[in-house]
Amino acid sequence: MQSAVRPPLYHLVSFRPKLQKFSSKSQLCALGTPFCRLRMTSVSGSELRPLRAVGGSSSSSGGDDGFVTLLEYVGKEGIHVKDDLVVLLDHIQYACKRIAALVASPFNYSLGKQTGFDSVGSDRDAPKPLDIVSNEIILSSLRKSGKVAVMASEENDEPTWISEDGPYVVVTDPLDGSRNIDASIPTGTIFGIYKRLEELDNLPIEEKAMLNSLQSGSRLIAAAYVLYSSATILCITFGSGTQAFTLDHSTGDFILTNPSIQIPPRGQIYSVNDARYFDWPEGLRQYIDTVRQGKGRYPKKYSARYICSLVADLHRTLLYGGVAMNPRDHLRLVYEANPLSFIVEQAGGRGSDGKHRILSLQPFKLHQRLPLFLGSLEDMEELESYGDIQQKVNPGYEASHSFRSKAKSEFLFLVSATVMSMINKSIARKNKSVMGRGRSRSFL
Ligand SMILES: O=P(O)(O)OC[C@H]1O[C@](O)(COP(=O)(O)O)[C@@H](O)[C@@H]1O
Repeated sequence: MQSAVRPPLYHLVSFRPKLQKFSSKSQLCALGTPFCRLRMTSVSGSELRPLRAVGGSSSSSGGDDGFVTLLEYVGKEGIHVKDDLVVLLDHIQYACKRIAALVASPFNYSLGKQTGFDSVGSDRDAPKPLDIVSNEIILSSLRKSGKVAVMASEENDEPTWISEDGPYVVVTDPLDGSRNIDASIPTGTIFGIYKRLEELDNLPIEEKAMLNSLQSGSRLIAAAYVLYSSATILCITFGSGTQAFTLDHSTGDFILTNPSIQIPPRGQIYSVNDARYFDWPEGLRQYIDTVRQGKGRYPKKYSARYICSLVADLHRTLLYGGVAMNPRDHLRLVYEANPLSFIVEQAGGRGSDGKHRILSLQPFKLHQRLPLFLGSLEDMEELESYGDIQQKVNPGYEASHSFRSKAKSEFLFLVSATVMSMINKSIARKNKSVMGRGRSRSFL
């Protein structure tokens, strides 16, 4: 843990409800939206009272009953991060709202399935058009923010240099779990934010882009994931606790719903692809056999849960406790393991490769893979005490970045351009109709 967890923000933020600009119930109802109906429950006389913030698995709200948006949380009356970082976060949340709309859109149903080449062998890990489109959405938002020097993404072989004077470096997996997309199973976006290393400014672009992207996880200044599920959840840390915000689709605001998340020290759930049981080392097999029989240090029978979508499996683990793991060399250190470990540690848990703390590792290449174990402190300690838990063999699942050959990238780029143009048209349509209803900006 880097520093003490701050008190819930309700105590810090004096909240001014945005709806106060509407002077009467009738003005509100004129909008005719579910948003109106929802908020009407908190209307008293001519005064609108903000809805009460909801405590998740975390500390209770106590005093003030205002609700807090992400931007209020990071702003002057909240934890007050630097203005540059607030601008960057605003662009990141905007990108994620677009991705949330994209993964839920009926227009991408068939596109979710395409990879453009035979899906055999390692190509099961091949990017899909939605991965590429999500990547483009994020890149475009980061460019527009004016705050980013370099973006390193799962979808690009090399980091993308954006601007000489951008103060930040962003590492990202734009759409994790996209192999689930055609079945509408949850997906997620992962971000890590570092400061640009000014001491590298005089190096050639490729070198400084790579070195800035290979910073150790211990230098992260913020990390977040966004879960696209029945709710869209943005879970974030700035090194002083972990907070989750839930997207209010009617206003486009991320609302603080889980302040100061504390992962339970023990869970009763292990999350792993156990079809690989026979490829696991002895230690891991013993651990799983032990806890599922209720013979571990915590004398309860553990249950298995595995969505096969890292962000979703981690989100459940943060809230309910237990361990989420992928013991084979599959997940990536720079833009998956590091940001997620930072978030878990800030919630009081642990992130490990089975031998070392993730945040203590120095990345040596951008798409470096490793075994990953994230979870409750006591469960993690027990698991690691079995010693031999990293899966060394990976038969039938060998993967590399070689599938991102030029021809495949060009094919995907073409498909992405088509999807982007469909989305832009749809956004333009939506903006037109929203503006026609008197609102200034759609979050789509
Ligand atoms: O095939 P496995 O080992 O179960 O791996 C599943 C994991 O791979 C992922 O899909 C990530 O893989 P990609 O980054 O290639 O999409 C995770 O979301 C999931 O946890």
